[in-house]
Amino acid sequence: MYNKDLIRNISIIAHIDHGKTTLVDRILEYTNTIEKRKMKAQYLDTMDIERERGITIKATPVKILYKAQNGKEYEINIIDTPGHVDFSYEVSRSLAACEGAILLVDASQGVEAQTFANTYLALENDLEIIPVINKIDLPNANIEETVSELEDLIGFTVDDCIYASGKTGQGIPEILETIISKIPAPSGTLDAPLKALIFDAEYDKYRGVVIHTRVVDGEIKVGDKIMMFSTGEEFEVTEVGIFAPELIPTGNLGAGEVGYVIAGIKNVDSAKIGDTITSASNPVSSPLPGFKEIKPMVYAGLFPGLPEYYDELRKAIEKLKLNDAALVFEPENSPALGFGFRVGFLGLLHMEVVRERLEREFDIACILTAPNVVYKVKLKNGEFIDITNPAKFPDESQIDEIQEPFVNLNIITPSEYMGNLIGFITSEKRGEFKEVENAGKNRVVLKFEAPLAEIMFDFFDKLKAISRGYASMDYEITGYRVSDVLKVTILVNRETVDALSFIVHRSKEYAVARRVVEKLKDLIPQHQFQIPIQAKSGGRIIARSDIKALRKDVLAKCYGGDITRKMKLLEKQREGKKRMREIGRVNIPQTAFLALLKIGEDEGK
Ligand SMILES: Nc1nc2c(ncn2[C@@H]2O[C@H](COP(=O)(O)OP(=O)(O)OP(=O)(O)O)[C@@H](O)[C@H]2O)c(=O)[nH]1
Repeated sequence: MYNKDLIRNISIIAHIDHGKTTLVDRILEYTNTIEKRKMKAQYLDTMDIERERGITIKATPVKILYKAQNGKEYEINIIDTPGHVDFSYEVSRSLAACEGAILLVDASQGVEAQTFANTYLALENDLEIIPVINKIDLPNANIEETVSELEDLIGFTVDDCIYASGKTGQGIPEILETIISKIPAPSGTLDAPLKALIFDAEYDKYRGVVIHTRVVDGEIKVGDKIMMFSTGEEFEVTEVGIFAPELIPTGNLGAGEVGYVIAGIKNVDSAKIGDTITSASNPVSSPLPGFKEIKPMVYAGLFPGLPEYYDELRKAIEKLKLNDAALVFEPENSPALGFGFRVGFLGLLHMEVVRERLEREFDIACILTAPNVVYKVKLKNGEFIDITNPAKFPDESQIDEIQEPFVNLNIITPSEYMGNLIGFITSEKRGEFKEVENAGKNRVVLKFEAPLAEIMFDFFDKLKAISRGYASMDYEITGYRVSDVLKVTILVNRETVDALSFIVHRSKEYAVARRVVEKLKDLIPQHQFQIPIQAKSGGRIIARSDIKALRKDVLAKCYGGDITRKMKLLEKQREGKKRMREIGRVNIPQTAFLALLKIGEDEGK
């Protein structure tokens, strides 16, 4: 029976790997939401890639029924959130669907950057927060220090915290009771016109788009005509239900409830995350706050391994797009690589996931070029253009001013690494140090402003290397600033390879160009002839390396006539070719197109 007072909507927020998924698993078990025999580890991580890498990208909500000590049965909706900075808008919309959050902190790691960032997102959304110190079963758990960090940074005290282990199940009953007592029931009224938040949407082959929603006011029923506030598009509801966690139809959802809606929607673009669903016949006058159009932050070129696979790649990426509104693409024609796409991503993890899905789910070998941020260029004729592709960078003579995106960057680290980290970020990464805050006895939060391009490439690994793995980072994009960047072109065997060109700050022009040509020398195999690799900027060659000629061919190794061995070698070569592109007689492997991303890989190790 619908009773708003018996509903609790919560999120679990945590830094990556602090045990969110495991804890939810224990809660599902404890409340018998999922029969034990069906329980596989990490029930809520549904994508294969997520299970393998142990990271949650796309969250699945779940409704549990919990009989509390006061004898009443409560409906608790748990909305899991992605734990990566690429998806912080999705996290904020999931939080907006809740009244409370469990803040999970691994007692062996302490407070880390996403703990901090997500707590602030929760506070911005006015959520009641329950701090839970997790993994207390671990021998190296440092409960006292973790609490003192929470105290310094967020203001919680020892008495606020629950001590738990997702491994042993310790603390689960207390967490559930605290959810009931501390987190308020949803407000909102059943009689008001429909106002529901879209906090996620997925595409189902058979049913079309399945919207994940939180009803704020009113009610949504099968047969209702609904309208999307941002676009005015109208749809008729064909199914409404809850997450158990599989979809169970219920016919309606009332104010305060969390569930799904199916309405013959063909495209996730029509169900934008953060948008408000209202009634087509009796719409609300203003939407729920916080809606933003998702904008890709990085772009890269995507090309088929062989030109004849273009159509296959197009179909695959169109299919991926059905389930991923954040993915944008348009056809691109590169003189070097032929027909492909310019693809926009939320960040590098998002890019990696798309590439892996293309390869695994669609079995397509593709070539991805080095990603770049979006630059804004003001031309001398007064026009502003967005540059998403270095190949389209205007000639310097036409440029009045260039702007690049900046971020506020927070790093949490043991204090002993503070000096080296500040040195690295201010001298090598064009960052500006703003302030430092204490976090517990041994740690600090360092705050910087820095260009997004600098922290996206060759940053995370260095940060980890400098801090022996202990520092963690988080950032938010704050806007654009004028910047002195320029384009560097790469020539392989004296031919311009547009897909290898990149944009760089003038202060780093020579250093980066030198490292890229050196890296390309390592990544491009030797050929029968010598191959010069040159970097060019402002009409001059600024760096050069040479790949020496090779005289042997692959079959030379097979003296004797073992034909199967020969066949195998040839086959291997053919396989390898899929991920190579022949440009001006030179075979360039996929890895070379990502040389810019890899230039830091050999250092700092
Ligand atoms: N000893 C111990 N290990 C735990 C506990 N909870 C989780 N782990 C382990 O910690 C690792 C990360 O746990 P997950 O539940 O995947 O963490 P998560 O926060 O969901 O990670 P993301 O999905 O990447 O954000 C796994 O190897 C778990 O087995 C715990 O209470 N005690």
